[in-house]
Amino acid sequence: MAIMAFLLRAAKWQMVAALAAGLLNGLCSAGLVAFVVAVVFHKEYPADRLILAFTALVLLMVSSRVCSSLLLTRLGQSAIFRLRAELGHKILATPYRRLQALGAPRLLVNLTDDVAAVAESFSWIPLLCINVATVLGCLAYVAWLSPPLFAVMAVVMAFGVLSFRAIQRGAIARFKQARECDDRLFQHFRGLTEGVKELQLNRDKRRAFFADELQATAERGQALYLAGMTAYVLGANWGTGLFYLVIGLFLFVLPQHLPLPADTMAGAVFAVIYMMAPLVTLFNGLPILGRAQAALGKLDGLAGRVDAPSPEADCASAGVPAKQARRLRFAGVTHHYFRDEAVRDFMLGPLDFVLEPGELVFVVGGNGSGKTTLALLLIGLFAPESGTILLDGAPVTAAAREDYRQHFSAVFSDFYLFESLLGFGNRELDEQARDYLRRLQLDHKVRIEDGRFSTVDLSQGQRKRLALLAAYLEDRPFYVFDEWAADQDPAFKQVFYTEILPSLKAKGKTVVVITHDDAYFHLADRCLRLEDGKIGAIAPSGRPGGGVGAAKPLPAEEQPLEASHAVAG
Ligand SMILES: Nc1ncnc2c1ncn2[C@@H]1O[C@H](COP(=O)(O)OP(=O)(O)OP(=O)(O)O)[C@@H](O)[C@H]1O
Repeated sequence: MAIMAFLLRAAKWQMVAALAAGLLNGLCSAGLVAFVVAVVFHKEYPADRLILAFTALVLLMVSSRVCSSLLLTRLGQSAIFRLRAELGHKILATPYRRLQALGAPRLLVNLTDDVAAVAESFSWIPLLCINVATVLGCLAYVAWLSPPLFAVMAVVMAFGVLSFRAIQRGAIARFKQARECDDRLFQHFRGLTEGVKELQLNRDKRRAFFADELQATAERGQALYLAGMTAYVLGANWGTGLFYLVIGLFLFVLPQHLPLPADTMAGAVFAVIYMMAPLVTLFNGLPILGRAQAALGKLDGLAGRVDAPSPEADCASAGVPAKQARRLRFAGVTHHYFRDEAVRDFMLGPLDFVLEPGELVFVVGGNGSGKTTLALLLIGLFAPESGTILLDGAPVTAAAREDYRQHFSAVFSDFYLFESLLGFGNRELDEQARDYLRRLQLDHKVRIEDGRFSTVDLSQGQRKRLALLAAYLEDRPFYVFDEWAADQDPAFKQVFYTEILPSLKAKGKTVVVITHDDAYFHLADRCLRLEDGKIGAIAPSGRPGGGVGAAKPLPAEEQPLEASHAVAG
């Protein structure tokens, strides 16, 4: 029912038309039963009229079936399209911190398995509607033939429906538990694909992972799914079995108490037999609906945790930032990660600092000191829990955060490289990109055509250079690099610190670089050192915490490259 309600919400009138066509088809089916009984028992009707009526009935039956099927198929497909699009929009509109807490495996299983389960049920719904209509038509025919026969049938059917619903409830509960297992299974699949190197390396780890994690979860899911299916099979056969009971009652019990004409009795038995095939189809399809109902419940649950997209979010005019950086200030900004009781919560801040336009600032500190969290706050992907971020003196409110983010270009340490340069739309893009490819020493590896890289199957360092290229082309006022140079060879590290960063600064950009490369700290205008979530020291033009530090001599292999390698503005 949840699925039907979903379709009704999606396109009410299309759904009503499809149901009406399905109902007409069911009535025609029942009409065909009545027609056959009339032809067999009433020879007095003229043959030509019978042939005409038969032809009209069959044409109506076929055309209403086609109409209902096509309408419902179209409706199901557009509902699935909308479901996918809505989910995608909502995920993109949800604060990053909440998505992080939901986790990639759970989102993936929602986007793939759940949507597929709902889609499967949609493809089955035309059959369901037509078969329900056929059953209803046959019931109406029996009621018209003989109300007492119908009453007997109705009592048996009511008993059948009630007992089937009790069985079905148990089955749906099992499907829901099996669906929970799918979430965990996806997490394990992630371990399988992303941790394959570690697993192939160590036999004991591989065995333990396979037996205790993947196989155990898969087996539990399988057992729950089988329990749900078993309940459905038993329920379905119990339901169809009751119809044989009805036929037995019609043939052997009722005639002793209720004398009925032969054509009435034959018509009723014929109608019951005619209903059996649609009923079996219905019972077979119900598990698909049951699974879809569990999946829809999960998608509804997700919808409660992700946000509806706001109309401003994609507004073309909103948030086109100036190319030049402005003054940015953190005033008492904090962020918290909540953990379980066993581990201390991590608290970043309160942070107070200013980024002047065109400044090159390095953020340094040990692992887990809060550098990436600071970067996520800076670029507006995390909202401050307390305190304020001010851009040119204006506080960045929740409503302004989407626009605020448009001031930043970033390459994250766990960056994702898209195969195309997205969101540019300028004609000279390929030319500019080719120029940067050359300067980033990637032109012998990658070509760019219509804003698309010929390949992204490159080394991690090379992929990071492509990510840098995309960020460079964005030409935004603020740049944030999270350990960008970590995967680069010494020569290119040198290019990054001594040519790329200064060229961005020369263009008036404010550049924040998270780094552990202490050989280059002297190149920063300032270094912010983080220690356990607090700013330990701010050192102008030199070593963090050490005042103006002397420039450390560079190792021979890190001497500057030719100027032609520089990424110029
Ligand atoms: N999603 C999260 N949930 C809970 N705690 C988190 C989460 N992300 C980070 N933390 C914790 O917050 C602290 C700061 O993490 P952060 O990634 O900002 O540090 P970092 O300085 O960038 O570290 P690294 O140099 O290792 O990248 C760490 O102690 C980390 O365990």
